[in-house]
Amino acid sequence: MATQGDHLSAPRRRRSISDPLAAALLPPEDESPEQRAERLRAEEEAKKRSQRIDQMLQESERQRRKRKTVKLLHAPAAFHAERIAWRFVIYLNLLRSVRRILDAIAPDPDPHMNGLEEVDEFEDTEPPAIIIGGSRPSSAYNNPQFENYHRRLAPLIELETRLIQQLSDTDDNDDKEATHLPSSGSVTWSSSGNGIPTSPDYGGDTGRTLPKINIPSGSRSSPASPTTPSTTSISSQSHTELAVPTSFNWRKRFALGKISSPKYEHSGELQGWWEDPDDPVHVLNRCAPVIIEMWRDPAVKQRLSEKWLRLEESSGFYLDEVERIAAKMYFPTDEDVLKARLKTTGVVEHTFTMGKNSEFRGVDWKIYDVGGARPQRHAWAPYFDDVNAIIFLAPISAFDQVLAEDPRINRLEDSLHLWNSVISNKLLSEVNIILFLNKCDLLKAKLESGVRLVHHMPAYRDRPNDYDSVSNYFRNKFGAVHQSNSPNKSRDLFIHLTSVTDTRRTRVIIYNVRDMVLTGNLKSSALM
Ligand SMILES: Nc1nc2c(ncn2[C@@H]2O[C@H](COP(=O)(O)OP(=O)(O)OP(=O)(O)O)[C@@H](O)[C@H]2O)c(=O)[nH]1
Ligand SMILES: [Mg+2]
Repeated sequence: MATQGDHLSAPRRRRSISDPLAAALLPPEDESPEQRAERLRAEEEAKKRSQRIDQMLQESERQRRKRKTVKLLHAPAAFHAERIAWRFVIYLNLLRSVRRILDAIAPDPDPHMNGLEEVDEFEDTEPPAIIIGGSRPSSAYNNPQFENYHRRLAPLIELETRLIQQLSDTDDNDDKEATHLPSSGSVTWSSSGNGIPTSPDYGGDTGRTLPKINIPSGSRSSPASPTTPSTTSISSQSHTELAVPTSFNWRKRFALGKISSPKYEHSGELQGWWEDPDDPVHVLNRCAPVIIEMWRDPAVKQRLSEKWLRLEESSGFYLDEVERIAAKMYFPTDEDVLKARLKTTGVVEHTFTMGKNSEFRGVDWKIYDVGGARPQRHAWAPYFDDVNAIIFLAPISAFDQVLAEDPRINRLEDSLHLWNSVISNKLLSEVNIILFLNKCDLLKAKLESGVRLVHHMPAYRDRPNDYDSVSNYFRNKFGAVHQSNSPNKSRDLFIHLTSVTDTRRTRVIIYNVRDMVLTGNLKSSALM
């Protein structure tokens, strides 16, 4: 703020000054000594007042900047310091993979054959007709020993139920249903004393039509390509998704069995959950060799590939690391936590402050992690008002998968529609948008394994099916939707091809995003 005192001691000047404001501030020419003294005192007082106001403004600006919160809306894999609490989620992810294998190797349900004997019969006779793609196995070798594995893995039944119970908020709301892993479409662990699931539903694996992608609008369904059959089986069963309502502090409950050291005075030993005979780790640990045996079994592998079940590419895959994960003193690594799949329900808020050494120190970040599943999207709206940036993650590897919540809808098509509604929203027209075309690692693996985009997206025509061409195509598609439908044509759109589980590369991208958001944000508040 400018002060009036700068000219206090200035020599009298003639009134020829052209600036009317400066002229008005000059002392009157016929000023008496008393008047002058009075004027100087008043001016001195005004100067002090002005300085005080300046100080107050500076302080309040400092405080404001200190408190300044940059709000971001995004939906990435959440990352938490409470790694230990993720142990149970990781166990459950692992159990889910086991369940999927058992699903895949289970004998075909036949209303006329109901019992253990029939399984034995299968071994010698006609193999079960649950193979898609028309290639039914021709030898007994192709019949994995379902009953054998099912029986030996039975202790996991009780473990899964127990873990789910611990995840559920027993006192709480309807959402707790979401924490259950329903048995539909999946082997029913506890359904029959003879080891045969009572009524497994394999509908998801056979003859399902796979919707094709239609950009930017329309959701026509058309039959799946014979060469890219049912990866839908993975997602069609994923309504068995594990989720925890955000209202429930599961991390606290999961941080059971805290480690203390030393166990006894001077012993140097650690004491932890592994000493608790009821801890889930013991059952898992005992069953681990069977899980490993099943996963390595060539007959099982063959059955999985016949059913196009690529568990390696699905979320929460830990089957290659069972030995480590089922170890009694297993402590989840950062990477394990990143790989874990836990569906977000509601909106999860994270707040953190920039470190002391950061150029942007003192700035708080508020990050809202929102659930991407369809029933979760209504929860986003209240956050639209006051948000600086949106990080939108579109899993581009999902071009051949369908929504868990509606198997008629292709996942990528759903992402494009959602993308369209976010970028065309008028409330968000001034919001920075950063698009992560995510799961590029999985996209690459999928294309290399021979899955062809054109079979799911006819508009792709005869373009090359390699990673560079496909990812570029998606980049252009998402960019074009923004270009034609955004109410703010001058908004910069930042598109990154990401594999967010690759922390090293993602870190660089996040730093860029951070700087962009902060620079933009601080600029707009005239602080920079
Ligand atoms: N391979 C690979 N896996 C990924 C990548 N990004 C996420 N995942 C995995 O995908 C799974 C799903 O991640 P989540 O963070 O639960 O997905 P989300 O988008 O938050 O889903 P909602 O909570 O339902 O909205 C997890 O198992 C992640 O580890 C990626 O780029 N590559
Ligand atoms: Mg989530």
